[in-house]
Amino acid sequence: MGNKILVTGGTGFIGSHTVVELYNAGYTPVIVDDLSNSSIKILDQIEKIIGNKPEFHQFDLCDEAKTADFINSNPDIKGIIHFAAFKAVGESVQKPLEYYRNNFFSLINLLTSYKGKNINFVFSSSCTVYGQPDVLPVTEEAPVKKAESPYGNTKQIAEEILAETAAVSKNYNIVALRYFNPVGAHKSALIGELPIGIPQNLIPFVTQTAIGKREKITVFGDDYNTPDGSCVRDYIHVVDLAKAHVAAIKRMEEGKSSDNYEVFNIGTGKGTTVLEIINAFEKSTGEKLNYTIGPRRAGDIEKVYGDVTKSAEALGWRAELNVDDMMKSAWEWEKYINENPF
Ligand SMILES: NC(=O)c1ccc[n+]([C@@H]2O[C@H](COP(=O)([O-])OP(=O)(O)OC[C@H]3O[C@@H](n4cnc5c(N)ncnc54)[C@H](O)[C@@H]3O)[C@@H](O)[C@H]2O)c1
Ligand SMILES: O=c1ccn([C@@H]2O[C@H](COP(=O)(O)OP(=O)(O)O[C@H]3O[C@H](CO)[C@H](O)[C@H](O)[C@H]3O)[C@@H](O)[C@H]2O)c(=O)[nH]1
Repeated sequence: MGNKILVTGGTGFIGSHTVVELYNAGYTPVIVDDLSNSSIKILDQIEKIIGNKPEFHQFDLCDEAKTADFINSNPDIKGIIHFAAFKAVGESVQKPLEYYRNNFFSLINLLTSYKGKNINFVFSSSCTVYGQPDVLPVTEEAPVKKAESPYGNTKQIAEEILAETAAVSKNYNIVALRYFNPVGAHKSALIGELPIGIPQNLIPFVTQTAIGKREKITVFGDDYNTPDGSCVRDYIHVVDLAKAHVAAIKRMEEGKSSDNYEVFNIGTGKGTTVLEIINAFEKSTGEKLNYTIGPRRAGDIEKVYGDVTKSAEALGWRAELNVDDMMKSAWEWEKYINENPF
């Protein structure tokens, strides 16, 4: 097997799909996760897909000594994909310190543990750093806008920490991927997004409504300056997103980086409205969705979608799956997890 890649947060939504794609690309993924927002059962699910149970270590990356000990005793790890973080925007407003603590301590502990060593590092950032961009599609050069939440702020400051660290530590090769809206699930329907409680994001709310867990879905506003009045996002299939991480690791391994800190947009480059998502869901699954139009949600961005030229050119990566693939796979996963709850 190929190089060992540490996947922090590897039992989570994006991490689990990335573990599968790393394996498919010939790498040996090693997972660290404290299971604060995921289930140990994901390991069995991954095994069903790839035929192997990945190496797994359960601990909190905020624990400096444990993190250092793990890194020092695993010198064969050649790259890190750092997903582990808290990610709920609303919760971060209520619990800012928990968010700053978890998202920064884990990142700083990892970087500190690699002091003086060579490492390829991929960081999960977000298009949230752009706020409402002035120009669409938004490029990586667009200004970073003041964060709307402590969560968004952790991504912005983390990018600064990474850029400043890379500037003085040439042994670090760092790529920050700015994800647009990750949705969908693996085609096997064995892994997918597992929101705890009432989903805050559109697609899990759609699938939970269709299956009867929620009575109806509310479209947050239809009076925006968009083709049908509902908000526009750049939805990206989680499997395409997972593959972008593999491409980022490869770029660094092959010494192709133009700088030891690079930033890439990871989306499809295409904007889709909320109402188009609802139509696509109904059409591709044959399920009828009970929805109403409601007021705008506070803090929502009107429209955002990414310019993905840079990632296509530098990473040789492009999203291959469309909105129908996203809806179908999310629906198959919803049915699976409803029948086989963890
Ligand atoms: N899902 C999105 O919409 C989205 C969008 C942009 C960026 N991101 C970022 O991508 C990353 C992954 O997101 P996800 O949707 O897979 O989230 P997730 O919650 O499903 O996965 C994160 C995983 O990290 C683990 N974790 C959290 N803190 C930890 C710690 N201190 N030590 C060890 N493990 C820890 C959790 O248990 C979980 O399994 C996050 O950094 C998130 O902020 C997500
Ligand atoms: O029940 C719902 C849920 C969502 N929406 C709409 O669906 C769109 C997508 O909403 P999500 O909450 O799924 O995604 P956001 O784009 O609002 O937020 C996501 O993208 C942000 C960056 O813009 C942050 O990264 C954040 O972490 C991540 O969840 C928005 O227009 C929202 O108003 C509804 O109409 N009804």
